[in-house]
Amino acid sequence: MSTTRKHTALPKAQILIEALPWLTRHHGKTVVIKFGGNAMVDDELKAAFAQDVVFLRHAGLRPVVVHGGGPQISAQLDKHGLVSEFKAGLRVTTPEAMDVVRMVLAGQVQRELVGLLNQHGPFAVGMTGEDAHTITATKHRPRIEGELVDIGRVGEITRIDTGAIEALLDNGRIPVVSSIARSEDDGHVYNVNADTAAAALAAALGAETLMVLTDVEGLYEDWPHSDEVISRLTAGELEKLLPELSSGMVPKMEGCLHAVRNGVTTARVIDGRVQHSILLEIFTDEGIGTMVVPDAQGES
Ligand SMILES: Nc1ncnc2c1ncn2[C@@H]1O[C@H](COP(=O)(O)OP(=O)(O)O)[C@@H](O)[C@H]1O
Ligand SMILES: CC(=O)N[C@@H](CCC(=O)OP(=O)(O)O)C(=O)O
Repeated sequence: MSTTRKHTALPKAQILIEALPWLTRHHGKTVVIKFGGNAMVDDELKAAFAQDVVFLRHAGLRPVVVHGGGPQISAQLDKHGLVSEFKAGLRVTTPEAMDVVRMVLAGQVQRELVGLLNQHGPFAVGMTGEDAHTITATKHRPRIEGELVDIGRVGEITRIDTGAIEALLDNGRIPVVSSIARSEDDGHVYNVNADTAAAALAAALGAETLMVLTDVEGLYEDWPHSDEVISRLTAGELEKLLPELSSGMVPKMEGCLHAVRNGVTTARVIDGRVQHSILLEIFTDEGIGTMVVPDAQGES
């Protein structure tokens, strides 16, 4: 009897032991996890996401969650008879749409994630970028085909104040941040793409890792014609690729570039539809998805 128990226990112990070098390496490090609206596919996945994040916290990392909610916003706008239009990968946000964006992100998606995380203990605290001046923005005017375009209440981040997030982390909490910014100059609130917000926070926090969970395996080399995932690329290689990217991948990969060019050690885009993808990525050698690393010294 005891012999059998010993044998069956071994593989489980081995899994734990394999995690040891990763536990040592990541201990005390900040990791910013962006949970995309498209990756929030079902309740099981969302529950597994919450387990993973709480696991990181217990393993001695400092996780910060930044969530999206693009599809959820579009569904709610639709119910209000408002159309969803995107330009340069960003939602054209009228003042009426902004009310819906804020309601869905801060009142619905963030509340759900906070609730799921807090099933495991008193950890998650929800906030938006407006709180404690965490994210300040000015009106963003993207350039499309050479022309400056007005896309409404979309913010370009001008400043990050990490004070509130750091205080929560120091207190053992898990901040859950909605990508809404306070205005620097006109008293409005602004809609910020969640990838952009996550990347800016990762850089300002001096995070070790930015992890972006989405609904594809990673960055495809020749999307939509092939599903060959680029597993690793340097900042310089990514910079050259950026003009060829489209739709949702633009803010995601621009964010990864910004993060690694501003002190973050690695930025990863991984498949949020795979259960426990965060744990696999952080604690095993099986790197999944796309990893962006800073340029080697002397390279740009
Ligand atoms: N090169 C590419 N590789 C992978 N996905 C791409 C690429 N270019 C565009 N996409 C699109 O980007 C989408 C992910 O971005 P987005 O819809 O904004 O997701 P999220 O809600 O996770 O932020 C993918 O589902 C895919 O349709
Ligand atoms: C300006 C802008 O486009 N904001 C996004 C904010 C939410 C988001 O980024 O959600 P995902 O990560 O799920 O795409 C939007 O309104 O859809």
